[in-house]
Amino acid sequence: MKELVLASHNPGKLKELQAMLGAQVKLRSIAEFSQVEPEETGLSFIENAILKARHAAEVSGLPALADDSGLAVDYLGGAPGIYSARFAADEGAKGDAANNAKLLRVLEGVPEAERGAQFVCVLALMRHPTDPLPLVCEGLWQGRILSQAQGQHGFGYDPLFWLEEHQCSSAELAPELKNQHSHRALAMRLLKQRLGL
Ligand SMILES: O=P(O)(O)OP(=O)(O)OP(=O)(O)OC[C@H]1O[C@@H](n2cnc3c(O)ncnc32)[C@H](O)[C@@H]1O
Ligand SMILES: [Mg+2]
Repeated sequence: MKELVLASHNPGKLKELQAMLGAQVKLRSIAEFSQVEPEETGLSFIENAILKARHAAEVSGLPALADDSGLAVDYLGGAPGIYSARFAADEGAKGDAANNAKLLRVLEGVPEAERGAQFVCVLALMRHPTDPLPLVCEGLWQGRILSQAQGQHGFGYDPLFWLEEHQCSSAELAPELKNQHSHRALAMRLLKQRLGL
């Protein structure tokens, strides 16, 4: 499997996943094949990852990799979770800035000790659209939600995700280090093992 289509319209994911895979597997963007984003109607990261991978395999004719990920905040009972990309949608806003602003607002005044959170990543690989046994691997990354944004690297909620072990936010962490330690890195490590890469 030298070429995979990545079932994602998020350029941050493409960059990170390609760096983790190295030169042996080339990730092609789904944008080459379709601009249609399948609705993420699943009730779990796993269901949404499979749904995106299946759609990408269908439209591209290639084996497809999907990444469904998000942020689970303890104080919010695991929200926004699978709805992380749509967190501010109820306020008519979308995008990273709006999502981050909402997160800061709903956690305003919550003490440090209660601001624990996990990044979650599920990778699903489907060899063809009707693959009855998708390869599914997951990764978690433990952190805490800051009271203000810090750092310029990464994407999404990275500027608000404090890493105790690195003493910086995940947007301040060098990209090479994020790609070794993140939720996505852990899921990819498992997937590479399963593929014998
Ligand atoms: O569905 P695709 O097209 O892949 O792109 P997306 O950005 O919509 O991706 P998801 O549906 O998986 O939603 C993931 C959400 O979690 C955020 N997220 C995931 N991984 C992250 C990371 O490594 N750092 C910061 N935020 C992350 C991301 O910004 C989104 O808001
Ligand atoms: Mg999405």
